[in-house]
This record gives sequence, structure tokens and C-alpha cells, in this order.
Amino acid sequence: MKIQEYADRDMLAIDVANELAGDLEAALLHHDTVAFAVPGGTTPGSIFDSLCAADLAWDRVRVLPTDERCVPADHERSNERLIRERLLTSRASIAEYVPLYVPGADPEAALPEIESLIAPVLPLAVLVLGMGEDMHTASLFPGMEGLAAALGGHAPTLAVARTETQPEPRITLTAPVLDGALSKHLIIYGTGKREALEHSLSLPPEEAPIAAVLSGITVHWAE
Ligand SMILES: O=C1O[C@H](COP(=O)(O)O)[C@@H](O)[C@H](O)[C@H]1O
Repeated sequence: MKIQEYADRDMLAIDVANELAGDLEAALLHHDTVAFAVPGGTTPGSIFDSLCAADLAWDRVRVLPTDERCVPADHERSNERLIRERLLTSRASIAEYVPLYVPGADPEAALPEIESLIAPVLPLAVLVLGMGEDMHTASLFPGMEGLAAALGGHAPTLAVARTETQPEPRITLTAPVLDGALSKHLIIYGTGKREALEHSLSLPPEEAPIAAVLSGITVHWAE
């Protein structure tokens, strides 16, 4: 794990967007299409605002969320909504979006259909992760039912996350899928998340799921 510190969040957003564009460009040199997984939540919007203008073969990039809340795609809590509004715009508007949530069915029943959408685009070439102060990443939450299976080396591609702390169920990529990305970046803002990340290093992944995906990752941090 390598930590890059930035003077402020604006600098981080610009530099990380440039680094991601470089990673995608390098991956596109070797593959017809590349899978690019990105988080939702409050952290990545300003990075998306810069990255969307990168001069890349976006028509060969498959963008998917690291995790999704089971809400309609136009809902304010939808990660798809954020990604479509802030990343899949400008030059990046021609990238293909691969969803992790399909409306209607209950999440467990929908997993086979979603897996059939995701499987053809894997493995991940470039991964961006966020993290909560509770040390969850994607929607791998400490203490959630099924966490040990979702962290294990033989985990299926997807897991359903149901926690008391979240208002709706979620669907998440599992740890081996995330950890297997060729290029991995974690974006965290603020002292609380920095301390939580450092604390996670001394905990088992069941208590700190972020710890399961840190091998070879670059952490980008600004206050
Ligand atoms: O709920 C989520 O949480 C994490 C962290 O979110 P943030 O708002 O603290 O940046 C995020 O990475 C994940 O994709 C999202 O669904």
C-alpha cells in the first residue's frame, strides 16, 4: 500500500483523474475493452468531473459501480445516478455502463441476472474505491451477514449487503473481484478516514473489510 497526500481536495481530484486516465490508456493498449469500477457516495464526484473530459477511447471502456444501493436509477442515493451525471458525460458519455442493480426483483433473486451482465466485462482493469469511517468499502460492511463468504478467496462475483445502518439493501462486488484489479486506487478525505484506514491494518477483515483489498493499492488522501 502506498499513500499519496495532497494539499487539498481539488488538487487530489485533478491529479487522481490524470492518473486514472493514464491507467485506462495503458490498459486499452493491451485489451479491446477494459472494465473500470468506481465507487458512489460523496467522495468521487469531483474526480469524475475532471476524468470525464479525458481524451480516451471511452467507447472501449465498460464502467461499473463497485456497489449499488437497491433504489431506482434516478434516486438521489443511486450510485448509478451519480456515475451517469458526473462521469458518463463529456467525452466519457460514449462509455458503456454496466449496472449492479436491476429494478423489480428482490436483490437475491436478481443476482444471477446481474452476474450475467458483469461476468463478460471482468476482470477489472482499473478500480477506484471509497471507504467509510466504519471501514466498509464498496458495500462490504463490518458485521454484515455473509461478510466472511464475500471476503473469501472463493467468493462469488456478487453479494447482497443488508445492514441495520443502511436504509436499503445493496449489491456489491466481492473482495476477490475488487482485489484482483490490475490497478487499484482508494480515495479518502479527512482525518477520521485516515485514522480508520490505519486502524484497519491491525484488525481482521471481518471487522475492517477495507483491509481485504489493500494489497498493491494506492491511497490518495487529502484533509
Ligand atoms: O455507501 C457507500 O460508501 C462508500 C463510501 O462513501 P462516502 O460517501 O464516504 O465516500 C462508497 O465508496 C460506496 O461506493 C458507497 O456505496
